[in-house]
Amino acid sequence: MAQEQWAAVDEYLGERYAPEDPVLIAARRAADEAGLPRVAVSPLQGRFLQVLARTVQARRILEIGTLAGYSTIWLGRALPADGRLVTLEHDPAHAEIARANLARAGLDEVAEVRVGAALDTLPELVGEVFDLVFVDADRPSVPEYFRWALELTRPGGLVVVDNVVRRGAVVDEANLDAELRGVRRFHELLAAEPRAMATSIQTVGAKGHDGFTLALVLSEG
Ligand SMILES: C[S@@+](CC[C@H](N)C(=O)[O-])C[C@H]1O[C@@H](n2cnc3c(N)ncnc32)[C@H](O)[C@@H]1O
Ligand SMILES: [Mg+2]
Repeated sequence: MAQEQWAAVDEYLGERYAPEDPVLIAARRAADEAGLPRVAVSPLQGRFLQVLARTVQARRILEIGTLAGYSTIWLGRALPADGRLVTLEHDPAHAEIARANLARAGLDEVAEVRVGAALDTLPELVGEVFDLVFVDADRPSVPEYFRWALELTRPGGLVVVDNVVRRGAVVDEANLDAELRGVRRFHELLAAEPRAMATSIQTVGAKGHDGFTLALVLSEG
């Protein structure tokens, strides 16, 4: 019952102020038709990413974990015309679908999909500076992605990490699942990180019970 209600509230709010246009609907359909998992952000979460991007006046965004480019479209649309978005994806098939979706969104000049394991492609970005980094790939490597995100984000910029609660399983220390261990290691790392002021917010909605971390990168650690 709770899940049904969360989904109904998501629908009620989403259709009012985060409605999907035909491009977003087509992106979601293309992902479904290719059999991709339904793990993209919801429309309200996409709008949330846009609000954050605009809040930090993002001109350069990095995303780790593209899937079909659904969140990439929301983020790309928050950028100014001369903005830049780099999104990292391990699976070439996902990247191909994402590129088609981004082209349909008119974002192919703005958004670059880089294929490879993110831990291999992140070092290529050394020297670039981002205003916002969205971490949404495999969970075992979240601590490493967060370290990279801190290196690549300007002071005053934001690092957003998705899926950091995992239906509450994050607090079940007996559960030694690799994803959960990665997420717990990330929370420990964050707790000891002087370069960021951070919080984590639990969420419910169409995607169930989960949460995200928001980390503001400080000018001095
Ligand atoms: C949760 S999905 C991303 C969802 C997307 N951000 C959205 O909301 O529309 C995670 C993606 O990360 C990719 N991925 C998994 N391991 C990866 C790795 N080591 N490096 C880069 N991407 C990876 C998966 O193939 C998948 O497409
Ligand atoms: Mg996610």
